[in-house]
Amino acid sequence: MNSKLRSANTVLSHLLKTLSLVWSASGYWTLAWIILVLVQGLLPAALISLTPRVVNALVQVSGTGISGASIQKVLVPVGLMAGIMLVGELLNSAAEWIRTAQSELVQDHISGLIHQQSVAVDYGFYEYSEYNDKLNRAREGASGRSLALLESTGSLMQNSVTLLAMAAVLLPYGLWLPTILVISAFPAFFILLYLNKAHYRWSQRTTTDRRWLMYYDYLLTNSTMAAEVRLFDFADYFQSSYQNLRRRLRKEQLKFLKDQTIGRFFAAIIALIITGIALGWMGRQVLLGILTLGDLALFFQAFNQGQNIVKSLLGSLGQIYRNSLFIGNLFEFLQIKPEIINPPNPIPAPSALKQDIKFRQVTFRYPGTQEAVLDNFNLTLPAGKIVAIVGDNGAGKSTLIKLLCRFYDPNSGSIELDGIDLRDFSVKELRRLITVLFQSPIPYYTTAKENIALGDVAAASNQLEIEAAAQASGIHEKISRLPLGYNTMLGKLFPEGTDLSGGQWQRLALARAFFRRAQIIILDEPTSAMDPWAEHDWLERFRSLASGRTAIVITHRFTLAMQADIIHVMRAGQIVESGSHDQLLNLDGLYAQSWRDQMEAGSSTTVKNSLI
Ligand SMILES: Nc1ncnc2c1ncn2[C@@H]1O[C@H](COP(=O)(O)OP(=O)(O)OP(=O)(O)O)[C@@H](O)[C@H]1O
Repeated sequence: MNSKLRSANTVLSHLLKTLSLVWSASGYWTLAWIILVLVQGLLPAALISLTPRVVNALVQVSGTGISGASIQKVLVPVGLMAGIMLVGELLNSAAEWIRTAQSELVQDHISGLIHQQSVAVDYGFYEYSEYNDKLNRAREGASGRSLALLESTGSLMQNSVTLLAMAAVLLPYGLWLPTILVISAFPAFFILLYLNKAHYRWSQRTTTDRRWLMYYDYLLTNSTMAAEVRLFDFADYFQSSYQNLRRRLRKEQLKFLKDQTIGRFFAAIIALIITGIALGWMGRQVLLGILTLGDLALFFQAFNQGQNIVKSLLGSLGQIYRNSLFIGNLFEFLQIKPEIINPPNPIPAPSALKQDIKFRQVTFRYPGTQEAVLDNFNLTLPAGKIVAIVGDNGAGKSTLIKLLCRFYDPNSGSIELDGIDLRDFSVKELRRLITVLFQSPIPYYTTAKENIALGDVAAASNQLEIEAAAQASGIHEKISRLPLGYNTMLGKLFPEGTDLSGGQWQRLALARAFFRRAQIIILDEPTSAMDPWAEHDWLERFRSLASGRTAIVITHRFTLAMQADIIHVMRAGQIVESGSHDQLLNLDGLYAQSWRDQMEAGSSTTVKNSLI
């Protein structure tokens, strides 16, 4: 009983939230819709109440011949009926118009909310399957569901008004008639309720399956995958995975449909039996001369329509229940609270870093994992220097960046800028101090200019700075040779797009990072896609660009690391060696060993394997 109450409460709360959401998206349209629905609800009963007048008038004039008086007798109620029908048609058309306008507004509003929330949640959420499930559920027809909820609420309101009016019309024939009318629809209601709940549970259970489908679809249809799909010839493999999963889901879904059809059929039989009994009684009354033919016509119409209305009314209740369960996913998603938040009284971020960045006794494990990636980790990065961090795969280098950007907070210990804990700054201001070139730079399918300007949208119109950033990253020459220079569309996704090579995209991303003109420059494998010559040319420019700022370069390349003022060697979440290139060679430790290995191998490009 308690759980039933709770579930009714949830439905009500979701319904109210949806109405308020729809209201804020389309206030006036919603008001117009409510009025329309109520008026539409009254029309069927108004029509039916005119039926006895029409029938009885016809009975009176039948056989009296065609005369002005007899036509007039029939014409008035028939004219009234036609008028009501006309108004009904008018309202139907208006309803469609209002519904479309409302639906567009609501869809845009909900998309806006989802986009807003997708950006507001912590970065860390994206690294977890459950979050992706939540996001997917919220997106899956979120706007469709809210509109369906609105639609069924409207239909519930309209049908309730009609039913009340019908009941009022039927009441003079006895209280039991409206009562039996309502009861006859109950079996259908309970069947629908049960099946809706089962369908919702199934849908929740299969969210990850549907994400798998999206993933297979992406693998088979996305341009970034096109080369590997062809070369490794694994299209059949993923296609059959897709088809197998679809087959299973389709089978389960069709079973629901079958159960629903059988359930509905039995419910309809019950309703039919009840109508038969009521009609039998009415026929008896007519035979006994208690009721007129007009009454019989009214009863037949009212009972027949009434039963349909009750059915659809209870159907709407079932729909409301079902859609409110689904819409709950949207509200659940919108309620996710980020954990990386601003302090109550943020300290203004420094305009320039004066002392250092300090990791103090930092212990960090990724949420949901047992093993600490950093355990009592200490590191000082002096202001105004270029620091390189080298280390083997999985040593924890990128994790340092994520912590510094406050994508995550440490489990214990602190990270400080000039002695102030990162958590004491506003998140936005802190991030404004930092620019990062991530390991896999993102190609934005827009103009070359915009690709760079995205580093600092507020300064997007500063063409000189954009070009300076492009010069510094070594992509200016290439952009200048493009058909429309900085205004050339990049990527092949949109018309007239020009594609760049991997190394050129990387340089462009670098230009974006430089354009930000932030105090702390972090580069994660900045030259991985560049050839050694390009790397050398680039290093020169980077030095001058980074002067006066603090740069952290994470790299597997010795040729790059050796240029840094200080090199830290990281292994298994700890700094194991630190110093300049020469100092580390003199130390004759891990760094020196890796360096020699690389030189002997005749490749100056990577330290990755030799540090393992
Ligand atoms: N989101 C995550 N959830 C759980 N564990 C993670 C997550 N991201 C990274 N790790 C783990 O943390 C450890 C450090 O990863 P990190 O990416 O910091 O290494 P890295 O030094 O940057 O490696 P690489 O040189 O290969 O880029 C690894 O063992 C990795 O498996």
